[in-house]
Amino acid sequence: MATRRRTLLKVIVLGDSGVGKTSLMNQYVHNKFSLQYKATIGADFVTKELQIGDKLVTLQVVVVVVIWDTAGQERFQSLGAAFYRGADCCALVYDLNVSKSFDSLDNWHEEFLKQANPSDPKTFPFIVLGNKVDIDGGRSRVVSEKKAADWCASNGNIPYFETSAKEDYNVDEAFLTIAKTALANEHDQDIYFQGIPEAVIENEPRGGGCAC
Ligand SMILES: Nc1nc2c(ncn2[C@@H]2O[C@H](COP(=O)(O)OP(=O)(O)OP(=O)(O)O)[C@@H](O)[C@H]2O)c(=O)[nH]1
Repeated sequence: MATRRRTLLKVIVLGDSGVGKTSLMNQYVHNKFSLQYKATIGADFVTKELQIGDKLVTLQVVVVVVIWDTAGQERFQSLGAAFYRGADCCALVYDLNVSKSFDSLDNWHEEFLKQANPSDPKTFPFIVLGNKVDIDGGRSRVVSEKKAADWCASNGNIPYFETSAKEDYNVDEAFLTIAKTALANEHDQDIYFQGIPEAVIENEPRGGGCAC
């Protein structure tokens, strides 16, 4: 049987726990949002098909959870490497009401490059999302747009979006930029879930995910 060739784009979503990674993914793919917090265990992923120009694209969005211990060492190091392999883009998410989540961007950026080991770390595409812009109508934000934009500029002119998964603000725009950025860095693939360890495909606790 012939395999239909499609472009599979793999996007890794990273950021501190609770910043809204899963909510952004669910809002984008399922148009759903819940205020209930359910911690991601290991990793979670969904796919969405979209047309970009003349290309049919399957965007695979993978939320990876990495736990840092007190010494700043990553505990799920080997898991991280397996998930990051073959990534076409990495989205770094922080909560613009939580200063620490912004400070962690350096760690996530560095950790991703170390684990994914892209052929050219200087040109590998990232995107930064400052989420939860809806809270208190923006009055409780502690990270200014300028501070975030400066970080993005000094790390290779990374595109920056302020988003609300709750109010579906800028979510489609951010993911479209992610897809286009990833497309510029694509690896054509015939196999849908290439790069995802088999255990993930077998254990799908919520909409495709991994109870690792
Ligand atoms: N007000 C508001 N709440 C949000 C937004 N995005 C997420 N939340 C809430 O923040 C909490 C954490 O959201 P998650 O999407 O689970 O965060 P996460 O980054 O995936 O968390 P981990 O799975 O622990 O890594 C949940 O209670 C969400 O309802 C947002 O844009 N605005």
